Amino acid sequence: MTRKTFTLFDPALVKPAIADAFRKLDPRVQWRNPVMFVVYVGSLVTTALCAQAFSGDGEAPAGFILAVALWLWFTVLFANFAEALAEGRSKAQAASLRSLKKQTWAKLMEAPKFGAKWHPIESSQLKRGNVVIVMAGDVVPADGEVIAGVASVDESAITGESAPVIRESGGDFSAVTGGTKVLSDWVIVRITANPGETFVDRMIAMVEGAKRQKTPNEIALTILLVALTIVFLVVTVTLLPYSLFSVDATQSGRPVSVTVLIALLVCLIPTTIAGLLSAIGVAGMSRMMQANVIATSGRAVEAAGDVDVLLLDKTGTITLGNRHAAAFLPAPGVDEAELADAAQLASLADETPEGRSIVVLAKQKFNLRERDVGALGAQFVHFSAQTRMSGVDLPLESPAPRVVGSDVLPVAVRMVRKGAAAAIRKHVEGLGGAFPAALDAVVDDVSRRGSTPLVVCDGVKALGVIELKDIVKGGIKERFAELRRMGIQTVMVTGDNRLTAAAIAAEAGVDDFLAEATPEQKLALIRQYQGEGRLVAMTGDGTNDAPALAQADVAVAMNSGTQAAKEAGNMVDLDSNPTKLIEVVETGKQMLMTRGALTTFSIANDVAKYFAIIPAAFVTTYPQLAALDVMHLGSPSSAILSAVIFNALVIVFLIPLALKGVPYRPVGAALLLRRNLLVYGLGGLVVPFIGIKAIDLLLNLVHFA
Ligand SMILES: Nc1ncnc2c1ncn2[C@@H]1O[C@H](COP(=O)(O)OP(=O)(O)OP(=O)(O)O)[C@@H](O)[C@H]1O
Ligand SMILES: [K+]
Ligand SMILES: [Mg+2]
Repeated sequence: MTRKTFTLFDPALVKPAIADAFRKLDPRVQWRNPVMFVVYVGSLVTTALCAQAFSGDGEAPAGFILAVALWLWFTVLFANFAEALAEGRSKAQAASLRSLKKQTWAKLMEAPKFGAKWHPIESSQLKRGNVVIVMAGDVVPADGEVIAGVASVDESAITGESAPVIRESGGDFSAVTGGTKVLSDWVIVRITANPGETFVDRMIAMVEGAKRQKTPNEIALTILLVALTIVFLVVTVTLLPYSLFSVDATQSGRPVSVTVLIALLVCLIPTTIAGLLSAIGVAGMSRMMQANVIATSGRAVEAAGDVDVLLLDKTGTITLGNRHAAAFLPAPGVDEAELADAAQLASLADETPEGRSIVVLAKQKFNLRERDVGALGAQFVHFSAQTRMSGVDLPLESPAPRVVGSDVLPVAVRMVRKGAAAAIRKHVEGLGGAFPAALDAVVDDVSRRGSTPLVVCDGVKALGVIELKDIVKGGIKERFAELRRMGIQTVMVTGDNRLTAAAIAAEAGVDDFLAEATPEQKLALIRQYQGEGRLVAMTGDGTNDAPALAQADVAVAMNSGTQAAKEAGNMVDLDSNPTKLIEVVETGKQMLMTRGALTTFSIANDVAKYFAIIPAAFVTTYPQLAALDVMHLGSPSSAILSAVIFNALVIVFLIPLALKGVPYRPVGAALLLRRNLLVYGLGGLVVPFIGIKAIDLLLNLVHFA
């Protein structure tokens, strides 16, 4: 995506954010943030008191009340501004997505096959289930699944990656996204999303986050902040009658004013974190997007920060995934050409990349031409993750009896199959045949190389092995090591056999693996980890990964993967890079840490302010308190005003931190926590003393100038 990058306070973002900050003064908006709502009400009350003072009947000097009222309004506006700025950043990102939603013409087909007639239709009229043909130069009109053909597609509009990708029917590379462009050849696409419900629509809705839901952690934190606010509210409210009473009783001093009490309350309640909380969440999702990951919920981003197990599928995630036939390895006594012939037969109708590559290899090596499978009267048996086989049933030219033990059964068809060794063994033995021991050695050899062996059988006879080669993605080992340093365990789950899985696991450097896993077992493994109280992340691309993706706490679907996988996930990685999870986790952790750090800072700050302003605020009532006035502020009113100003400005100063996040390094949770407590806790205690003193000096300087 040609994404514009913005500096933190880019004028293009700041100007609309200022306008938004005023728009957010709407009480219905303010009400959503209870702590800031208290400040909002305080602003209204002091404004009324100020008006009263100017009409000559004030509880305190009008200028003082005016200053307090103004700075309370600023406090509210600054918090609004922080949120608006974060939202503006993601709106800008959404705008670049919107450019993908150009209206185009689609070629709607009358029948889902090549050669059928088509007529033009506006892309916005396409419905789920429609079938379109997309030719070289055409823009894919909507999200869909390729049902026939192969084409190179320019997906740079969504991924920012300029190299074209191959999209083809069958395997895990069959999903196409509306707005991308077919560069060569053609594909027939079944539309999988109604207008307004496409991937890009979902991304835009998510990124714009108009109805951004609070995450469970945010709700928990808000409850804590509200509780603190209520405590301080009670404390300050009871101070008023108390102060009145003591003035009455001692006949000395002056009762504290409502303005001062409101100022005190606002300084004591955790306005800093309350004002920045939403900005921190929005910024987290924005940073995900900068890493080219679209999160479909704030909750997923949050969970990413706490993940401790990562499950990855092998093919297409750890390996490049264009698994292709590299060799025919016949069983002893079988001719290689015979094996190739059967392998080709079993693959003619196999639409997966593996199946197609077998047909290609048979042609290259033995010049085996594709046969007219229709004329053969063949019945296709498609690959499934459960059977782990595919092939054809052919009518027998000269029906021969089938021998099972001592029974002789009639056989109506010739079954040609290819598939995982264990599956073919079961199949052959089920038919009464025997799996040659010599073939086991070949299977193991191939597996140890990290290749996938597909055994081919014709009836009861196992003919040999097709070696499917795949390549482990570059640099993946280092990235897994990094995940380990972050305290995350990596587990590879694959439908492939144990030996292949072990070889690839060793090459990729994962901590553990599960082989011969069915989709149900992948799901069960996630549930088991979750049962142990662990937070599980999963990356996958295949339809058979979808159930597991739906169950995982953080589910990153590869953008190159199938529609089913993308719908089941709660994040989509536009770059289809499994090690992206490192960034995803870092971003999540960074967001959690930022929230923690600012909460610590905010509460420490409030404690410090308590000691800074209580003596000043009540010195009129209790002159003895002057002894506690360690800060020697200019006057009681300048002390209170300084505290209010500091309280407002601190929000502005912390906006960069809230948006950029505190820096994250993979050093272990305990150390990080300790460091953050020290920096933000101690900092939070000290900074107000310096800040308030400085503002007070400045105020008095201006005042007496
Ligand atoms: N087209 C095919 N025809 C026959 N058998 C196949 C075909 N594709 C795969 N197999 C066999 O089925 C097994 C499981 O399939 P597959 O590798 O796609 O599983 P998976 O669970 O998606 O694992 P992965 O993590 O590797 O993607 C393969 O190891 C292979 O032995
Ligand atoms: K405060
Ligand atoms: Mg797979």
